[in-house]
Amino acid sequence: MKPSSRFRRVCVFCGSSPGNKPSYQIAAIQLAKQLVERKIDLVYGGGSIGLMGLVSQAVFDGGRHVLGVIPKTLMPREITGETVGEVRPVSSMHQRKAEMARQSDAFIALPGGYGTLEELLEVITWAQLGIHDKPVGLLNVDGYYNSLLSFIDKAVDEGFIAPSARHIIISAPTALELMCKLEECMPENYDAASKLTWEMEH
Ligand SMILES: CC(C)=CCNc1ncnc2c1ncn2[C@@H]1O[C@H](COP(=O)(O)O)[C@@H](O)[C@H]1O
Repeated sequence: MKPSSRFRRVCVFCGSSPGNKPSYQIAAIQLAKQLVERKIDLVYGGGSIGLMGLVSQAVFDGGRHVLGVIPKTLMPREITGETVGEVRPVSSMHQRKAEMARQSDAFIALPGGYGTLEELLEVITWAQLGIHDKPVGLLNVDGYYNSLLSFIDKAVDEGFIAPSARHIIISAPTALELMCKLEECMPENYDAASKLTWEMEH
């Protein structure tokens, strides 16, 4: 029996597409299993398409609560499919991100495209500014994110990202390793002087 997690709810960012390799879909299911085993509820972007659908269905089937935060414009079922669990409609993409972040104790990005990258980079930026101190995990399935991690190293080398902020992202190749790392990681405020709030993001 695993000790219960220090996280109650984790927000997962991931592709609205399934990706071309089965390993991406397998990783999405494995992450969902980790959340279920650790009794962690899911917050995500709503909908049933791509990896988003796989994660949410598997967490829901495992008996955990699923909260989909979805802008009203994306709500028609033909756009994002049927959403499992609780659906929270919001008025804009900006509000969605703030709400997903507010509701969660940690963030995890699976492979995905522009939407996933944007969500990931925003929560990293917010961590850097001290808006939150929640851990940010990257599930680097089959090295999918290697080039992003090298780019971040380059940005540190070139003086655009502080070396201390290099470690905001906690990455691992499997869901199990990632969850272990996140459970251990102590949150750190990257700018303790900064007392910005979610409300600024509206
Ligand atoms: C019309 C159309 C293309 C609809 C796509 N339908 C979507 N439904 C729900 N959330 C989404 C959608 N597209 C992007 N997102 C958000 O952006 C991320 C996925 O974008 P992407 O596939 O990586 O880039 C998700 O974490 C989700 O929060």
